[in-house]
Amino acid sequence: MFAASTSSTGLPLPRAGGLLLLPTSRSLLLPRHRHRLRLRDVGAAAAAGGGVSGGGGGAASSREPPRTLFPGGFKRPEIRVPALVLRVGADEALASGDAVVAAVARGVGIVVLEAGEEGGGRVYEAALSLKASVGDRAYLLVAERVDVASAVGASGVVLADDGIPAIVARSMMMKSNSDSIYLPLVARTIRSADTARSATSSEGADFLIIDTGSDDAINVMNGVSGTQHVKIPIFSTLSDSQSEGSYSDNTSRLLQSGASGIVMSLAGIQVLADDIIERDFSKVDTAESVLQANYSSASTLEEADNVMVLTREKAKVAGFTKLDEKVMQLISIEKPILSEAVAVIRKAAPMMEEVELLVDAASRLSEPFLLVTVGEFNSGKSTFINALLGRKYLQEGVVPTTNEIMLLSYSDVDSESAERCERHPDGQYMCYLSAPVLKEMNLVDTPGTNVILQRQQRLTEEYVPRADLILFVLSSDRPLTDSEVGFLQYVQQWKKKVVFVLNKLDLYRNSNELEEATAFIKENARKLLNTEDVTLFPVSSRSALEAKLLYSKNDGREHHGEALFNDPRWRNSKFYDLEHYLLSFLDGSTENGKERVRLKLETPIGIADRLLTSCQRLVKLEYEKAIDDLTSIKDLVSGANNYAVKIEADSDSWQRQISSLIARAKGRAISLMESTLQLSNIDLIFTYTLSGGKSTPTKVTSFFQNDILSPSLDDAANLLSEYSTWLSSTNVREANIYVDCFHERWGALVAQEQRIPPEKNELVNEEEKLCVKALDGFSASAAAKVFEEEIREVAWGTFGGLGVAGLSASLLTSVLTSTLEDLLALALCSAGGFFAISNFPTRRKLAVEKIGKAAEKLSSKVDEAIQQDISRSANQLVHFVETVSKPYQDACQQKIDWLQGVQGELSTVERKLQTLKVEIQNLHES
Ligand SMILES: Nc1nc2c(ncn2[C@@H]2O[C@H](COP(=O)(O)OP(=O)(O)OP(=O)(O)O)[C@@H](O)[C@H]2O)c(=O)[nH]1
Repeated sequence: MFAASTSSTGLPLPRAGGLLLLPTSRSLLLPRHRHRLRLRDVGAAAAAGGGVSGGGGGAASSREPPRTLFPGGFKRPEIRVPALVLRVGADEALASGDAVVAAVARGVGIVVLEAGEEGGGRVYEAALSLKASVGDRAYLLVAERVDVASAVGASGVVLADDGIPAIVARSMMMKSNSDSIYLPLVARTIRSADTARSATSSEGADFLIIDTGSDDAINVMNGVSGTQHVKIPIFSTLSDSQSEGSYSDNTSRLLQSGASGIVMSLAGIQVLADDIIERDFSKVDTAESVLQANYSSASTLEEADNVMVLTREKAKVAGFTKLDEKVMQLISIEKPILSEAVAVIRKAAPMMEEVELLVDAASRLSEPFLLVTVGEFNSGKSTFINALLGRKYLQEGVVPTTNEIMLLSYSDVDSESAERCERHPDGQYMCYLSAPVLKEMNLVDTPGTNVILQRQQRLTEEYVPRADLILFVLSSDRPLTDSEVGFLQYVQQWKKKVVFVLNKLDLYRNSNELEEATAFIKENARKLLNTEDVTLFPVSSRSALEAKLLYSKNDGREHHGEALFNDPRWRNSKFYDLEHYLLSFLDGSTENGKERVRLKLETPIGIADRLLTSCQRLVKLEYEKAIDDLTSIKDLVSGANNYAVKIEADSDSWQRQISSLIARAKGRAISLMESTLQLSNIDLIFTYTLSGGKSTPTKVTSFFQNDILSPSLDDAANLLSEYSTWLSSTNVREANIYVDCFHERWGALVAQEQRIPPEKNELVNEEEKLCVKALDGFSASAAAKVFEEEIREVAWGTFGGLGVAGLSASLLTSVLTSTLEDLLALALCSAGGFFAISNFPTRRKLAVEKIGKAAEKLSSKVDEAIQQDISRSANQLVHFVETVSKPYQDACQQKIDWLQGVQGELSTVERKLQTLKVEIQNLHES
């Protein structure tokens, strides 16, 4: 913990100090709750950038699978302070119409839904409605009801002072929304300074809400201010029934007393004038907040960077000074390439949140060297930093002391009073100290990798890629533990230069032990970091610090060089070598000083490299997918051609039914013809012969018409109409399957309006049912007439010229029963007629054949019509599918072309970075 300077300003932070978004955190600030692409989404993401899965010690390794490039995965939402918080009840939320939206538009950053006495259903309804109207423009928190907050996807919960532990609420919400990379916000209401202190335990609430009257709130604020125990922002509730003036006074009073936000009712916010909101909640009155505001509004990397540099200059923050011309030149070459890289990464993977790291690193090119110390808790990181700075700035202890990340940078004013430490709501402390070494080097102290809190793990991990040099502090009593190995693997993915510090050297009893430990660490580090060049310094930070403190002047800044040097504690601490090594980094004339420049210039390139590699994997996967998609779409379209075959097979049974119907009718007609044309029916035959075609239809004809043809024709017509309906509905169903399939599989590619399918009526045009029409020309009465004519033909052709009128029909019929006998009888009756009559069976056969042919003709006409219907339906379907698929095919093709373009851009920028890297490597050799 920050020990010396906190008291100078005191915590919690005063309003002006509560500016949250210093550049460091801003660069990592993400839009609220946007679902962002995580590299896990890239499919092979576990392998992205060399495999994320190996990284992360302690807590990280127990959380699977990795969610981003960072094993810690989760990100803390940022809260802007001073925050204006709206508190609404369920009824009010449901009845408020657009009032809540208006309040958010006026500056409300957090909306708290009070559950009150309402039932769960009502609260859920209200939460849903608030979520819909607030969207991502403000955080929605639900009081008490973790279940409701989870169900509606709220940003978090507000717990009562006697409610469930914050960690339980947070993990309940995380379980129910396992896809989110944002940690849920957990606030707790408090009523006294005591509860404030107990509510701010390490993994406790994100902020506190004092829920008492305004005066009491100020008392509570006073009770907690100036103490180190309350490390999180405190918001104060402003009760209702106040006039505009008193609202205005009270918000100011509360903010001045240290509150980081004000909680108000809807009515209260409505009374609050715009200028008060502007004055109290949008104030940007410090160099850093100006910087923040300007930086946020900058649209390009250069613009943002210029803002950074200009504003920092104004704020007189130390910079990366004494750059020679060549370095300046390289920086000016590097920045546009990095800008290009950022643009192409954003283009290739718009949701890849890690690009912010690159933006940040690029903007810090001209900043002091960033040295990040990592290691397990109790390894002596804080002691090492204190020893380096020559003063006990950081708290040390055998129990974990550094729960938060500390960024130490140089304070422009050369006096202790200017030293200060500000806490950001994302958990990190920004400390401004007057130690000279910080002029050109920023130091970061991180929590122990093995006891790191979930909320800080991601932040610590984000420092790794941004670091110019990583100082890995190992403790002599447990060198290279599992968690250290895990963290080193993560560090290796960013290809960072690591310097090992084997601390607590004094614990070794002899040089053998030290040598053994050194050899062990070096050997493993070589393997883990895939390098021959392992730098390791065995030191005793505690002895070094003690010695330095002993010889430092009261102001803690100067040491009696020689006296210190001769002190055995100092000498035995071997700290000098390490210090010398690090300080040589600050001296541009030394090899290390040159390396510092190289490392600094390479930091953003390293990040860009990794992000570009991930992007390339992502784009390649997308490209392959787009190619697959296009092939699948084309396969589907050509598969539609098989529809004709399929439908033909399916319509087989229909065809068989219709054919057998016609065949049955034909059979019956033929039997009727045969039975009619028997000489035993001589009376009937004579009727035909004699009537000469002028008589009215006989019983046979009407039987043929009414009993055989008409019913068969009706049945056939019904069957064909059913068939036809089946065919069109099958067609429509098939078409729908295609439409649904395209929509389901590739809906995301094509906008709704481009997707409107062609008119499905085309597929069911009733008028064009050929098979139904096939029967149109076939009338039962006409066919019966032909039938009758045929009989008459046969009869007349046989008997017409024989003059058989006198023949006794009755005689013949009574005596003769068979055809053979008929012939014999006729031969007897009329010797001259034998020849004619002998032709009777042939004529009869011809007549029967005619019926058969007529039936077959009808049958094949129907078959033909069915075939035509099938092929027309199939063609229509193919055409339909082609039309429906067109926008999807076009979109796929466009995507393929676009992705090819992006692949080209990624390669180009990567090549430029490689060339630059070579130039940087050669910087000092040339
Ligand atoms: N014997 C010995 N003890 C040391 C040395 N350096 C630090 N310590 C002790 O180790 C303990 C932990 O030191 P810190 O500096 O707080 O360790 P840290 O890594 O910063 O711990 P966290 O902040 O909790 O992560 C303290 O009791 C220190 O006094 C050393 O060189 N020798």
